[in-house]
Amino acid sequence: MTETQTRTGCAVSFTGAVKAYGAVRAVDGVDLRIQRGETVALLGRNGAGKSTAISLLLGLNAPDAGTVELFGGEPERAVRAGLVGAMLQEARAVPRVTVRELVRFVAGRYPDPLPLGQVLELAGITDLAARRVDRLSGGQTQRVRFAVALAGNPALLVLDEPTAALDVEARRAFWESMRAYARGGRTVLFSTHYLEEADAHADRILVLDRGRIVADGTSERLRQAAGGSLVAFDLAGRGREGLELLPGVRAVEVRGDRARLRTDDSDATVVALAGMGAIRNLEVAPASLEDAFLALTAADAEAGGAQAADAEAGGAPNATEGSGGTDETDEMETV
Ligand SMILES: Nc1ncnc2c1ncn2[C@@H]1O[C@H](COP(=O)(O)OP(=O)(O)OP(=O)(O)O)[C@@H](O)[C@H]1O
Repeated sequence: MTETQTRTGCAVSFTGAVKAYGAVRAVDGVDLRIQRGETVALLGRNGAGKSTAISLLLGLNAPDAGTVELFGGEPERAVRAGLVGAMLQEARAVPRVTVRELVRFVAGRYPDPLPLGQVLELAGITDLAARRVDRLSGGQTQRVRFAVALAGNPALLVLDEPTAALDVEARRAFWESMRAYARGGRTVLFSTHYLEEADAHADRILVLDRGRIVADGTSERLRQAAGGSLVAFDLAGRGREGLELLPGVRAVEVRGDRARLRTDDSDATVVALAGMGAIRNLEVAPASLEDAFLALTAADAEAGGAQAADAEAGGAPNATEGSGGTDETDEMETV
């Protein structure tokens, strides 16, 4: 435990953490601090390194380089002390035991567990308590895994894609419970592919791409990093030439006859478009978190996506240092 971490009360701390599988650097030099009480979403495309980062955090894997600490010490120590509850992607069905037996067993291994009834209620599985855990549907199994993560009343809850397989109602109930749990001052880290979940339920969003954190901030900050607004209009036969040079414009995308401009100053962009008479079916909308995500995690590795993302994220507080070099307009054109 370092003095700094003791003082700052970090729940999670990665310092230059690296984990490689052969040639793949699944986690590639991650520096990260999560303070106690934060609810943090981890976003990234398939294979970005989210599960690997979570496995390092839980001490299931050791980093090849750098350090990973929980509550200022080794992850294993925090896990043994009952400070951590986790819901991982791979479900290991325990044959023959009931939901109640499983949750009670897990709770019994923690020093200060939640009452069984409360856990079952929070996870929405009170009516499944007598059912065998190896005979549940995918969504029911997912809720049991949430109950298992909660049972010990952990200070840190780690949830890897917690709402995968949940229907709309179960998903809403899950987030209500998660938020109620987080309100008690607990730290929550969850990974998700649902951007709206990160937007709605996290204080802070981390975007991971090719093992690196390419953005770190609130969803507003990520949106700003991607360009504040989108201005769309019909080209009505005119070319796209010169649109990149309009005031505020950071990127141009043309699909068919419709142009979409990502702009930092939509007023100035619209005034300039009006001066050109290019206002047919004009729409102005704030950039969505999805726009930001796509910009931050360029789909085409050949386009130098991580570097482009870094460069772009450089405008956002807490975004990682970029190595730059890729023209963002080019990147948008490939979308
Ligand atoms: N046990 C392993 N052996 C070899 N390569 C692995 C292993 N686990 C992960 N990888 C590779 O490491 C990279 C990161 O994988 P990881 O599962 O951490 O990504 P992820 O962001 O969780 O993806 P997803 O959203 O698809 O779950 C991928 O390229 C993956 O193929």
